[in-house]
Amino acid sequence: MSLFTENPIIVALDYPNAEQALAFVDQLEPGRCQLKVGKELFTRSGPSIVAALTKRGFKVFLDLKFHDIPNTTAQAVLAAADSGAWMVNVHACGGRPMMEESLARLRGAGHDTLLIAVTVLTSMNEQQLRETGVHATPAEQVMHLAALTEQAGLDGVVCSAQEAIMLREALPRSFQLITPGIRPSFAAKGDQQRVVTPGQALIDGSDYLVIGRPITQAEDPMQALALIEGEIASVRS
Ligand SMILES: O=c1ccn([C@@H]2O[C@H](COP(=O)(O)O)[C@@H](O)[C@H]2O)c(=O)[nH]1
Repeated sequence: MSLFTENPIIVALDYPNAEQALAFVDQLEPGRCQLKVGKELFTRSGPSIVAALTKRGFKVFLDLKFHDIPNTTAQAVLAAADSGAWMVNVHACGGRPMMEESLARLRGAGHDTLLIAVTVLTSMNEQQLRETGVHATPAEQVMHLAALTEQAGLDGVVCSAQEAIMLREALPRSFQLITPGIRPSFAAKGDQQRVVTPGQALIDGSDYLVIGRPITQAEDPMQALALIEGEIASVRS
């Protein structure tokens, strides 16, 4: 059996409104990718955007990165799952009790929604991390938070694909690695620091590749998606 997820692309729908997001989505079929709704689109359109996307047959990662006290976070996670999302997330640095409580309330309510935790944002480098008071390298901090997330029983982490080999060696294969900061050779890095190409990310052990602007801001988004699909197919052949 292949270790590769059949359909690893998650397109980040970082659009300012539902109309623009749906105009893009209407050019896609669910077999090609999953979709991610983040803070901008969700804050502007609310849970109805998740319903509209799931009605079209897409699996939706609701990327709201909750970070609060355990009770507040757990209730927010429950609300996110109630929207019909396939995957939801919290910040691992919110701590073990917050992650455990969120998972317990999710499963207690009968949801099988994937719950994952953000380790170190892919936009951060070592210096930026130090400025927040963390005197570890991004890789060390990702390892630490991923281990904590796994001990708390969550389904996986958000990290850079730069950390994928290290995490694959240390954690069970079933623990999902969701990796933003994906940059095909044709795309600008922008505000991302810890970037990896789509093909390399899969070779190194990513389960899902979160890709936004390289597709959505491309002159021809469907051509950009097709190029990325071609790169993925070439590493799998
Ligand atoms: O560490 C993280 C966690 C989340 N993201 C999100 O992924 C996408 C990436 O978009 P690009 O346009 O491909 O940079 C975006 O929605 C972020 O909020 C992340 O980049 N890094």
